[in-house]
Amino acid sequence: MIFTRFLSLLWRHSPRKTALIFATTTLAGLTEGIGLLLLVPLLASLQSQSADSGGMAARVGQMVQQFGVPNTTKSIVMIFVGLVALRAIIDYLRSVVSQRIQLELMDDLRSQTFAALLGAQWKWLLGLRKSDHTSLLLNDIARISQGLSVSIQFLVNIVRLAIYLLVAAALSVPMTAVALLVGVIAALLLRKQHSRAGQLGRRLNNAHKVMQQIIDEGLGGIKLTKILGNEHRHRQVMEQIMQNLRDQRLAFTRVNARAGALFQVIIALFLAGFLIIGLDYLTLQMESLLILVLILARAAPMFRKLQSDINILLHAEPALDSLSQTLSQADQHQDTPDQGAEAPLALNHTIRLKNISFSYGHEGRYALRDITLDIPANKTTAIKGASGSGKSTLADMIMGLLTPDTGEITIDGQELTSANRRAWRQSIAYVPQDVFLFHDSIRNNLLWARMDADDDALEQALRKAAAEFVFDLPDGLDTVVGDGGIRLSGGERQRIALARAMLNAPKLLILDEATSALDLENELRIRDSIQTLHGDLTMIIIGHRLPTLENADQIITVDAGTATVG
Ligand SMILES: Nc1ncnc2c1ncn2[C@@H]1O[C@H](COP(=O)(O)OP(=O)(O)OP(=O)(O)O)[C@@H](O)[C@H]1O
Repeated sequence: MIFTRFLSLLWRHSPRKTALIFATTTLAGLTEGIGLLLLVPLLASLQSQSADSGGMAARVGQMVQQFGVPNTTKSIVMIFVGLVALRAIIDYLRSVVSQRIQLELMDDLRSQTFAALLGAQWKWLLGLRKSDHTSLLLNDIARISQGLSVSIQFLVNIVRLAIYLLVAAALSVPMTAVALLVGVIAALLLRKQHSRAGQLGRRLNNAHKVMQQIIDEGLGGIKLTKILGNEHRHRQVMEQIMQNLRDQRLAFTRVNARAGALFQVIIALFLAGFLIIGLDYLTLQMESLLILVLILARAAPMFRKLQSDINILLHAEPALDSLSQTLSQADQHQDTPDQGAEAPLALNHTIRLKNISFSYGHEGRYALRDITLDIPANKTTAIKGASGSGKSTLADMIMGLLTPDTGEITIDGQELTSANRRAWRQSIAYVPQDVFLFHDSIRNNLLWARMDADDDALEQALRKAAAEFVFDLPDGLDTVVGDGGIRLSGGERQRIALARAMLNAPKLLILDEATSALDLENELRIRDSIQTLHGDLTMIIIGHRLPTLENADQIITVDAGTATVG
């Protein structure tokens, strides 16, 4: 059953709270059932009928007396009111507990997915579309949450229906059997609608992903869009996607509403038939018949609700599939497990690459092939080569972000394995060509590398990175850099990123085309400041341009995935 899939999520998250929901649901159902039964003698007494000893009213009256309560209208009314109040309290408790567990579970799923993605291997992450995961984290998990809420409601309604059935059976077994039969037939008739709801759910999943992608790409490439004057095209695509989403949602509403309309007619016909059979053929007592009709009138919309809840659950199920699929794939591609506070790996002698080959997964296409080289510690190594030759892949390999298909990397003779890869990364600072800055102040962007750095340390790092321009900004370190650092020039962004890298006192500093956006003057200043670090740490500088390379102790030339030292 589909709703058990959602409930088992709740159970795994908190068995205690799920059990509490189940207990309160059953209790609320029981109080309602007893309340309904109490109506029988109440109605009988209101009709001034003497409850004959064989009638239901008398039996319920005797039950009440067994509990030491006088069988009078007044006391039955009091119990009835008490039961309603008790049920209200139980319902309140259940609502709070189920809302709490839903919110907790949603947060848990989000952080679990987020952590799984953050902890996944770089190679696997490279093959993913970011917008799919944004859509999963935002839309799909919201739909799963709706599924959870509906499945709790589903459970509540099933328990209530079961108790209604018991009360109805106590009043008349044949009438209950007829009602059950009609229920089964109605459920069979509505089955086709369920498979349609499942299909629509899957389509909605895809429509959400496409919408997220269009938004991400449209806003990410907004500058190019403006230059090309393509705003209308993006708007059109967005409108088409929204139309598609609207159609999917309307189609789902239509499926549900059609079933609802059909159901109402069936129930009206059934109620009429029920009354006639009860009165003319089974000669039921009026009070029993009234309660039966009351139960039926309550059960029918609840039964209908169960059907539409199944539709909603089937509609939400693809989101659950998508989540489990991502989680299991991310699990299979988990990076080195976080071992807590690990000491950074020492680097005093050599980083050695021995017969390293690596492919991004394309058959026979090697990004690196049979590379053997040494990178001496506390020296500067330059890596040069044509675009696409494999320089960045080599840097990712040295940082332990990519794992070689064959060959091994050793740090001071110690092989880089999944056990020490994370510790190794702690010793490294990396400045890429496209630096990443948060939409935050320069201070916070720097502190991201070392939380405990004081203003003196920040200032020193900025000076080392030739980023003194920060001191001339009106807000200085508190200047907010804008989305991705958009309020700074490309060169300023790179210098902030370099300062951030310096702040962490790395053992290995990798600059991947990190000075490419700088003018010659600033590039020379950075080269000079890097020069002052010479001997204190190991540096790998990837680049094409002379100034950054000319002071290197060794130059590695990469060509179509092979490397020569010279
Ligand atoms: N994520 C990826 N998936 C598949 N192939 C990739 C991926 N990244 C790089 N490649 C391929 O691997 C090869 C080496 O790429 P790499 O980025 O290492 O080159 P590079 O020398 O750093 O280039 P550039 O100087 O242009 O940055 C190229 O053929 C490239 O197409």
